[in-house]
Amino acid sequence: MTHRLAPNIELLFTEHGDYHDRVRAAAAAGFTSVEMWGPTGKDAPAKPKDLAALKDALQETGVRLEAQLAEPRTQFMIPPKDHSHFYRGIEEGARIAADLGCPRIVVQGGTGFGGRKRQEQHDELAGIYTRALELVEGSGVVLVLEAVNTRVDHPGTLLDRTADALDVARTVGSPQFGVLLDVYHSRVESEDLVQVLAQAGPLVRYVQVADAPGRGEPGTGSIDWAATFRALTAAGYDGPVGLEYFPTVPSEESTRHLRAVLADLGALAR
Ligand SMILES: O=C(O)C(=O)CO
Repeated sequence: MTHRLAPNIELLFTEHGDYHDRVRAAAAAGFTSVEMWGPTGKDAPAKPKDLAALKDALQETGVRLEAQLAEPRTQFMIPPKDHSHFYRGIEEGARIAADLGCPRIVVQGGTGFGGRKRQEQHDELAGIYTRALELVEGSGVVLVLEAVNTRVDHPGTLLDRTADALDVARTVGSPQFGVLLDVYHSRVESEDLVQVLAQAGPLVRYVQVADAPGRGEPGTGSIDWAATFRALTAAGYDGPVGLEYFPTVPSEESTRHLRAVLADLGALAR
């Protein structure tokens, strides 16, 4: 089983000013995939993008955009209980994704609907995503739900464990809806990756990596990357892997450790 690594162009290749130049730099460094945050940059920390120039760079290099973030990314708060802003954003995001050839939009759970049982909050989220799927039907886009850690990066977030995202995804129960397993967030929440993957099965439709602690490139923290990729392989995951970390060295150099680990495992796709 092999994996394409997809540098996140918000965080890597930022030595090049524009997003389209970052795509070209990623291609020149041997990558065939990239990922990004919000396409229009309405929602910080993503920045506005020249989407036509980005599309040209993707087409010219043959690099595939693997994932983009929903805008707004964290929206489910009470009050108000009006999610129309999210629905409009997801429709616009799906149009852009289809145009750029991007197969996945990452959604998150926000801070939930305080004061209610956790399961009820999960079910409410599942209803919102089910509606979102109706709105993007026919676009070919898959929505992937990402749990993000509440201990360090996203205090107050509702879905802080991959297991929570899996619960919501099972309730949605659509082939157009899956889970993004972010190995960094999962580690910060002390999840057992092997156990998570055993429960997840084919619901994992995308993976992102950063080391922990620190959220730097693989090799800067305490995660055992060979064991991580052996676990992903054992679970049958053969999709792309987003490099969503804050590099501590120049971009290309920051990818060397993980590329070497995958090459050793025979798991590095070109
Ligand atoms: O918001 C975050 O921290 C993310 O991991 C986005 O993918």
